[in-house]
Amino acid sequence: MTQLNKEDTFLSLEDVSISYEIDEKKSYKAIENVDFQIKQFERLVLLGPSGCGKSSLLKAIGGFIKPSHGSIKLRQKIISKPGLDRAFVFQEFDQLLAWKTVLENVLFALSATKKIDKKDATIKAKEFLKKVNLSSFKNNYPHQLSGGMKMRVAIARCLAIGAEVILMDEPFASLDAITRKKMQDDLLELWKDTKFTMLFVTHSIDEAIKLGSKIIIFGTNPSQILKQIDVNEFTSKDEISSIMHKNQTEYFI
Ligand SMILES: Nc1ncnc2c1ncn2[C@@H]1O[C@H](COP(=O)(O)OP(=O)(O)OP(=O)(O)O)[C@@H](O)[C@H]1O
Repeated sequence: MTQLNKEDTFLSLEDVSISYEIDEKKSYKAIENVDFQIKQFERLVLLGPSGCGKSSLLKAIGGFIKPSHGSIKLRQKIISKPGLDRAFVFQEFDQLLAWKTVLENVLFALSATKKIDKKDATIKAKEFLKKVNLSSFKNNYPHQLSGGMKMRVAIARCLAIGAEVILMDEPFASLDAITRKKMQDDLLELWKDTKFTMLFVTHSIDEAIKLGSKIIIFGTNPSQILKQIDVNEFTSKDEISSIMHKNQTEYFI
């Protein structure tokens, strides 16, 4: 993958390592020397086997954990804590409040920012629900929505409060194959409609090729980048699979 120039770089990781303290003397390195940059509105997929540190990296980009080495920058500014410009969307979109309607869910997030009065918040919430094609469902409760609709509300809520980066940690992992495919299609549609920078973690090569404009393949032992791929019509499952299997084999011999 080519190095981006400064003006094009939206999110950058420079020599990032993440360690967890096991006890006073021992620590465990979950991620080692990770470097990459992406442009705004990229759909970046982090792909790799269990335990390679994908979630740790997402949490560090979210500002929930600090890298033990290196820096993470958004718009050239170092990320040191969570912020409204980055938002997590969780599995099955369970973060929606079951006792609030679609509109109230978006309003609740907006009022929590304490940056907007009620009248403007209502205008903004309706505007974002329109963007995600849910205006006619604004008075429905989450249990009255399909999975794809819940995802749309969850993402509308993030975008309404000013999130520019949507962080998704295996959001479709627990779904059956048919529902998963539908949710992937919905997510791509939603991205086309609203445009946001997406960081998506998965174990699935098929999902990575379908959703990503870029894929970063992680290996284990040590957990670092094996390859960065710009996805195009020639990107093949076999190529990615062989990179991942080679690393696993090397790990086990
Ligand atoms: N809070 C923690 N304290 C100690 N070790 C941790 C902590 N969180 C994660 N780890 C370890 O760091 C490594 C990377 O974990 P992480 O969850 O980031 O991997 P992952 O690639 O997302 O895995 P999975 O695909 O199974 O979710 C694992 O070995 C894990 O056990």
